[in-house]
Amino acid sequence: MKSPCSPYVRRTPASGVRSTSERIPYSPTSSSYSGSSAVKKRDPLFAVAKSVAGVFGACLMPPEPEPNDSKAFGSSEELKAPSVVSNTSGSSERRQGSNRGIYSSPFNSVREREPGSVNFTMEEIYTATRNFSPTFKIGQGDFGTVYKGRLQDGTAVAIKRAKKSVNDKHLGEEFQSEIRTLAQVEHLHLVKFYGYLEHEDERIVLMEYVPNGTLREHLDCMHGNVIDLAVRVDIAIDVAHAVTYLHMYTDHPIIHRDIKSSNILLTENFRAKVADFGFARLAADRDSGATHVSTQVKGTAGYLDPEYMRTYQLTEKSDVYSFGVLLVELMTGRRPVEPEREIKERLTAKWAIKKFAEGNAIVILDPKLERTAANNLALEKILELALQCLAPGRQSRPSMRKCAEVLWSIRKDYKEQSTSDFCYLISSKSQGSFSVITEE
Ligand SMILES: Nc1ncnc2c1ncn2[C@@H]1O[C@H](COP(=O)(O)OP(=O)(O)OP(=O)(O)O)[C@@H](O)[C@H]1O
Repeated sequence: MKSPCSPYVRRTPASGVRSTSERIPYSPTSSSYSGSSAVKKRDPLFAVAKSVAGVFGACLMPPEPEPNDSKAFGSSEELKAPSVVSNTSGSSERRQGSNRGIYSSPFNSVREREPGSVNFTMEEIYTATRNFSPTFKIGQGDFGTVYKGRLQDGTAVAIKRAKKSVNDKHLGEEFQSEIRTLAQVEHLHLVKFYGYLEHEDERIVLMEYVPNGTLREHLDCMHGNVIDLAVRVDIAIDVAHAVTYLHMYTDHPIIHRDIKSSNILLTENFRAKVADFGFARLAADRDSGATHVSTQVKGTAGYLDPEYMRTYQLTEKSDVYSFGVLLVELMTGRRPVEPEREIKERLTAKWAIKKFAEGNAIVILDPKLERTAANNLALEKILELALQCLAPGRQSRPSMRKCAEVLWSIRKDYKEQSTSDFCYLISSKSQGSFSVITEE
């Protein structure tokens, strides 16, 4: 059920939302500015330390029962598995193995380990989820059910238990493919993959737990607060960086194929983490001269690149198109398709772009957002970018890296404009023109 949106989630340290200083400028040459991971990965010492640390396992502990937890947490999921661990043994051997329970390592925390390197057993999963108790369930997707658990070191994890039908050949292949993809990626704004386990007919994926719901839930005010425009721009930048990383900085470019607001999980500080690699696949091998991959159409209605739908040709630009839809969603607060609206407003992107072209962009701004000069200006610029992303032909769309750069500059201008708006308000107030200052 929706709760009324009232207080704004602002990008101010006082409100607990990330501060400007927390953000790291985008540098196209740093493969993901994911600070820690990409940079550290190049450090041989760090690499050795990480691989040593990677063999240390960790036991799973059930979290304190958190009634009402289930719905309080985000939606969407992610997986990935570097080493697809197939554990068919009973697990007691692994539990007591010498590589377990070594908590003095500086890399002891699962968060410090190589993606996918956490070894775990089915018994530990049963313990962590109290035999998959509904109390620990946090979500349900096409592939299975997601539970919250806790490692012995205290790290909260999301545990995805594949449906038994995933053992069917087709679904099983998709599941495996997702895990293989996830095994290759590591970025601050991608949900981190911890490990994978097959045991008899169970398939379990262990991943970073992201505690603050999905972007879609926040746009719907299901968590009570309105996320203000500055935070929305930051979220867009986070997503753009994550997807740029997938397109440009992995060993082989990866196309996510399902960029959408319900696959963007949010941290407590409203940082975005892109999740759900169920449809991800490798992009064409440019070195061999290929320009696209031909594949069946997958994705979510409303976000799907029309050219890909028509030609079955998939490229990175299909993600750019979906990102354009996401930008419109961020500005309007609406879903990409709203069937209950009058016909001309049903396709949100089409409606928004029409209004923008008519010079009337302001009417599409999420009514929950303030109509300040800074917001209006940012809206115009973001719609301009969205329009480019939504170009019918992929050649005309910008790269995801370009989107990130443009958003970064929009964010900078927004900050400056907000400051001058604020100064104007203060000075007007001192002259008695305004009675309300909205800063919390
Ligand atoms: N890493 C995570 N941290 C916190 N919650 C998660 C995590 N992964 C998934 N969830 C929750 O579980 C729900 C189901 O996730 P899942 O990815 O399985 O399904 P989906 O994305 O909704 O659907 P589908 O995979 O079928 O497209 C999510 O909507 C989210 O609420």
